[in-house]
Amino acid sequence: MSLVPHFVIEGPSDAPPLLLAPSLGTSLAVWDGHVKALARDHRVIRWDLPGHGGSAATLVGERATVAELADLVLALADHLGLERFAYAGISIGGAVGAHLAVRHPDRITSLALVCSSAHFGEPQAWLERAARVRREGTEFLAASAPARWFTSDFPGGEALEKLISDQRAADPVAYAACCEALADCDLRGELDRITAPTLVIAGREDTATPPPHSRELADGIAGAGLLEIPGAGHLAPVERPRPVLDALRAHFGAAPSDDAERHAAGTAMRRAVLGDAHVDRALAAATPLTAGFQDFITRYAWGEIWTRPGLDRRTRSCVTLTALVAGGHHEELALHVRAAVRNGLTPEEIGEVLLQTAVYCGVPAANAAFAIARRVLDEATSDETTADETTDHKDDH
Ligand SMILES: O=C(O)CC1=CCC(=O)O1
Repeated sequence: MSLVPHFVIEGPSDAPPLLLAPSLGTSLAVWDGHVKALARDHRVIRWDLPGHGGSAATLVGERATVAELADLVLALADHLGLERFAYAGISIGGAVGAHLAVRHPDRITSLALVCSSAHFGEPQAWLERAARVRREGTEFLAASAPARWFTSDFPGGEALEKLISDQRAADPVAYAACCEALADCDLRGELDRITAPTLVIAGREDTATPPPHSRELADGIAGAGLLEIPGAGHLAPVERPRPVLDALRAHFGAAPSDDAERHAAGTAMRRAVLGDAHVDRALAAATPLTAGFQDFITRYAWGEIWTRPGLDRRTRSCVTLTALVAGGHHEELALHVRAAVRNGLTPEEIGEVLLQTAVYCGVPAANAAFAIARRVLDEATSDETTADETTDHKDDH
């Protein structure tokens, strides 16, 4: 009997791996609308929850935990020889990713939590659903599925029929075990252990994991970006595929194919790394003299280089800090110390990078860099938002 979940692989075999996880009651087909575009730059591995899609129900026992589901993902990664991988998951699939990023930070290069939560509300509702599914099977869930998954504007049709048929086909015992995993899930006290660059995506009209759940994730994970998608319910990737895809491609690194795509991807990456306040300020301050330069750095630095999948954002921050110390670019260094924090580097790790620059860039250069980093990190500790707003920036990038 297979000990790994059912999976499907798409994309070049030498591209960086990206695992995509579904939500409760859905199969890996929930990512059908995204996989082709994501597989242009990634080796995309979609997997099914136990008893869902093509996965055996026996992968879990009568009760499951998010930790056990995470172990299945690690078993799959080991089976495929993946030491490290990027991960995006919807709802329970996201919680599994958050658990992995907390407990196995060395395995996760980058994380996206889509319509997910650190704590899926009062356990009672999940335990009641589990008990009813065990008694009656999954059929009764069909009636409530549209309202649980989508806004009232979602046209339904074939996409909804396929989702409901996957839910109907789910093994009741495994479905119930996943409900119990949701009942027990509480990662709220551990989010600060996540170091992987993280993007949180919320459906503004999601009733299953409403936007405050996403805000809690984003507030708890250092440097996490948060995107709230209007006109989307719980299955935002199905209801509003385009903005979800653009955000995932920008977050995980994708090579845009033309200037317009490069600009869009660059803007999203620049906002994720430097923060909305900084980017809004830089764009508002653009003049006819500087507008061309703003466009250039957005497309080139952010749209072509920072978006490349070959290095994660933490590593790119280490390289950038070092280069700025070497060049003595102190205003940009302050900006990129803040960016490094957004990208998941701890103050201790930033200190390690600067210590290393003392060897290769010289002690005086590192001395100045430590003074700048200390000021920026102190400001961030006392009031992150105020520090971001009040620090003097030029037309930097
Ligand atoms: O089925 C639902 O109610 C929606 C949902 C909650 C957790 C999950 O994975 O899906």
